[in-house]
Amino acid sequence: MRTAAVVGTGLIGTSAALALTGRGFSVYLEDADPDAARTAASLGAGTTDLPEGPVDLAIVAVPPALVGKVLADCQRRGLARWYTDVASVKSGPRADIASLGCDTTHYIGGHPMAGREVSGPLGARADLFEGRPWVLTPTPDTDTDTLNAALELVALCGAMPIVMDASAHDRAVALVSHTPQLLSSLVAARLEHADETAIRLSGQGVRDVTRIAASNPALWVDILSANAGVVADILEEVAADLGETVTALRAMEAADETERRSGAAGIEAVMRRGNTGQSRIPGKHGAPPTRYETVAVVLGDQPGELGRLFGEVGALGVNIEDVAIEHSSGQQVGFVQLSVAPAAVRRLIGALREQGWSVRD
Ligand SMILES: NC(=O)C1=CN([C@@H]2O[C@H](COP(=O)(O)OP(=O)(O)OC[C@H]3O[C@@H](n4cnc5c(N)ncnc54)[C@H](O)[C@@H]3O)[C@@H](O)[C@H]2O)C=CC1
Ligand SMILES: O=C(O)C(=O)Cc1ccc(O)cc1
Repeated sequence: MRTAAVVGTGLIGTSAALALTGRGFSVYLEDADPDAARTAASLGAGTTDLPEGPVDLAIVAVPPALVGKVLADCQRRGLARWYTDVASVKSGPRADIASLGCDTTHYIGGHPMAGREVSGPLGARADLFEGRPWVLTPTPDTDTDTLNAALELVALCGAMPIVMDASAHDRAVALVSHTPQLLSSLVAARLEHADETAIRLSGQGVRDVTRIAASNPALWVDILSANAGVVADILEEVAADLGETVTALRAMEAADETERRSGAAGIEAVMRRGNTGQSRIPGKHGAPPTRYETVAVVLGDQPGELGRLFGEVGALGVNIEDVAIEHSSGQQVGFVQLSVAPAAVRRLIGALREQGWSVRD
């Protein structure tokens, strides 16, 4: 494959296009909003000039409810030899594709399990999909060359292909993507009318839990309407857990000590179940979860400090696995939390302190 088309040059379409142009592909960019296609082109994601003949692979990267219609239109125009999409749900688009009479031998459903809470081409990143799962949902109709083209796309984006049935995919994402999205939004919604003094105390925990609450509501209405029943089933289970948690908290305030103990046991059980669930989430590149330790460095809020810190950590031969930056409100300092392998922690703290950095215990 050498040529591709991306139809829908928002966050996901433009990220895929950037990954492909980075690998020497010619990519044709198209969007219902010409500004979005022009912006993607200006970022180096490809060109808005129509290709002379069919491209190898067309990636349909529009909201789920539009995938069928856009695919039908692309196939009618003979835009590509093979087609895929990136929608977050798979059964609904598949039903639309069948009812519109699309060619299903040259189309394969796809879903990169990576995204961001921002929309549009300006949020796109060439490395967005690196090390992430990318689900492909072939059917008995799917031609082998179509599957191979999609596998090549996944490899070019640095992602890991996972072949699944569309309905199994939709059940899985209800649990690992759609329910977390709603719970994040619900936690953030509690802040809507909260006191400014309370909001100012926000630390990393609330930021982690609410990051995806900044997502695009219209897109999520579209995603959830195609998976509403499964997500509602999971939320009913969460609601039962919430009910038990409230009962346990009330018991912790009781006059009777036995009741207080039973409340504390209930809360401890919730925390332990959470520990177990969280520890099952795979680490980078699908490797078993690795426990990293955090080294917190106090940083002056001035240009170049972060680069200097990273440079010194690199010179010590320590790999930074993840990084979080927390700004201290009202102060000209920030805390940089470096996640590193546990074996490197003592040496790193010692060396950074020797070089004059303030490292929190
Ligand atoms: N946002 C995320 O984190 C993820 C989104 N997805 C899926 O990727 C798809 C695109 O989502 P985003 O890139 O986030 O949305 P986006 O809103 O950034 O981009 C969607 C683009 O589609 C264009 N569009 C709408 N109707 C069109 C049409 N008829 N023809 C051509 N273009 C049209 C819009 O103008 C917009 O530029 C969705 O199906 C979504 O479910 C998949 C993984 C992650
Ligand atoms: O922002 C994140 O971390 C996400 O995981 C976003 C995301 C949103 C929708 C998807 O279909 C897949 C991934």
